[in-house]
Formats: sequence, structure tokens, C-alpha cells
Amino acid sequence: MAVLQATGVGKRFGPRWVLRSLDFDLGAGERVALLGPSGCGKTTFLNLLGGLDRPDAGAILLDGESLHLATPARLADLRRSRLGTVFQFFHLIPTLTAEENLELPLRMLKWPEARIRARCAELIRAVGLASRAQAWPAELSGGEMQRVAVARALAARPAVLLADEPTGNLDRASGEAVLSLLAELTEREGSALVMVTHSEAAAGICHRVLRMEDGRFL
Ligand SMILES: Nc1ncnc2c1ncn2[C@@H]1O[C@H](COP(=O)(O)OP(=O)(O)OP(=O)(O)O)[C@@H](O)[C@H]1O
Repeated sequence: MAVLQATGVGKRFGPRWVLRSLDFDLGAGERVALLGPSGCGKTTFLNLLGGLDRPDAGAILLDGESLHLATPARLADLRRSRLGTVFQFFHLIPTLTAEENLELPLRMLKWPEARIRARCAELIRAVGLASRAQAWPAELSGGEMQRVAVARALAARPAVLLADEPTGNLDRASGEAVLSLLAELTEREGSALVMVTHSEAAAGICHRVLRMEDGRFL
């Protein structure tokens, strides 16, 4: 069964339709890369899948539940519990340490303290940053910040991880390390992945590559 499903999805900004009638099924644990020229609508589509914006046509279902019809409160709840997001520029909170950044989504979900501690210790080890747990984001390299962001996005065991050019701001070696982690951790945790990317190397860690042009899948 599809964990995330888009049917006939369209999006317009003013009179201009930037996405047209997109159909997309994401299987549980499946990794999909979304490639296409700049401006073709990749980020717009990812934002719809993540409930950050609403479509002007069609439907988006997460675990069979309509994202496009959910109330803002329900959407926020689903985003915290069922979806994880990784961005090109990491979006770590600068006034929290690496470990505190990781803990934050679990605190918002009101996990018990002992479970938060255990889960964060496991994840910070899994991304190879146990020795940097107390560092501030400003003390970390780009690759390290993105590894914290990947761990944070997976902390609540989301069904789906959405990544928008997660290696776009990294040098090649750091980018490759982040890609390996994305593949390894989503596999181990059973999370599906939709990754917007310009990089064929990034697409290489995915089961399926979707190409988009001018708001449509090729
Ligand atoms: N809030 C907005 N208001 C108006 N137009 C927008 C808005 N957001 C995106 N667009 C337009 O929608 C189109 C698709 O943008 P989008 O960011 O989804 O493309 P993309 O494929 O992710 O591009 P890139 O690879 O450069 O990030 C572009 O023409 C963009 O200018």
C-alpha cells in the first residue's frame, strides 16, 4: 500500500499553473529521487507532499488520510509525527546544541524523558557525531550540521522523509557521507524518502528516479 499518494495534483501561483495533474505513489520504505531543471516545480511539489502548502487541484493522502483537507492543527500534528524534513541549508536552531536540536521534535511530541534520551543517543551515534553532541551548530561543519538534521528528521520514526537538495550546499565528500546515511538510516528505520536533487549521485541511492519538466512528470 502507498504510504503517500498524490492524485491529479495541481498548484498555481496567481493565474499560472506550476504543477499540472501529477499522480504519484510512494511505497513504504521506498526511496524516490525527483530531478528536473530549475523552476520546473520540484520544491513546490515537495512542499505539497509535506503539507507545507495546499494543492489547488487533486488530493494528497498520507497513510490514507487527506492532507489537503486536514485542519492546520491536524496538519501540524501529522508533520511532527509522520513526516520528517531535511533542507539544503540545514535549518538547525543556532541557540541549541546538536543534541538539543535532535531532542526538540521529541519534546514537542511529549515523549517521556528516558525515551528521548535513549533515542537521541542512538541517533547521534548512528550519524557518527556522539563526540560532538554538545557542540553548537556554528561549531559544526556543513556536513556535520546536515547529519544532525538527518538524525533530527528521523527522530520520531516518520513514515516519510522529505529532503530538498540535502547535498546542495556540501562539498562532494560531505555530500556522499550524507547520502550514505540517508540510504542506510531510512533503510534501517523503514522510512520512505522523497529527495529533490540536481545530482545523479544522489539519485543513485534511490530505488526510483522521477523526472519533472514544466510541472509534469516525464
Ligand atoms: N510563492 C510563489 N509565488 C509565485 N511563484 C512561485 C512561488 N513559489 C514558486 N514559484 C514559481 O513556481 C515555479 C516552480 O518553482 P520551484 O521552486 O518548485 O522549482 P524547482 O524545480 O524546485 O526549482 P529549483 O531547482 O531552482 O529549486 C517557478 O517558476 C517559481 O518561480
